[in-house]
Amino acid sequence: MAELLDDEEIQSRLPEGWERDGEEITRTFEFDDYLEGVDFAREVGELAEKEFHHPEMIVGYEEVEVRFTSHEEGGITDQDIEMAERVNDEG
Ligand SMILES: C[C@H](O)[C@H](O)[C@H]1CNC2=NC(N)=NC(=O)C2=N1
Repeated sequence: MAELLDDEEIQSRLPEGWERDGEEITRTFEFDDYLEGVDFAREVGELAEKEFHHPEMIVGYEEVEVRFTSHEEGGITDQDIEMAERVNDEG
């Protein structure tokens, strides 16, 4: 089980474009068209399956909101931060 990060650690380690929302970190990615967002969500899903750490995603028109939290630990851990960094590389 990953360790829960404290408020200071979370704030200092948020990857570019991500923000904290309670016990989650979130970023909304913008796209030129709807299906580009759908493809992005698929790529994130494949990464999540590989790492076995899954975000919630809302696929909107030309945007995808991605949210990470560590359900088993009940908060934000290293895994969430590391996955957000990896998702930034996909975006
Ligand atoms: C049983 C539990 O759902 C699994 O161990 C994995 C699956 N993917 C997961 N994803 C996320 N975000 N948090 C988890 O705690 C988690 N647990």
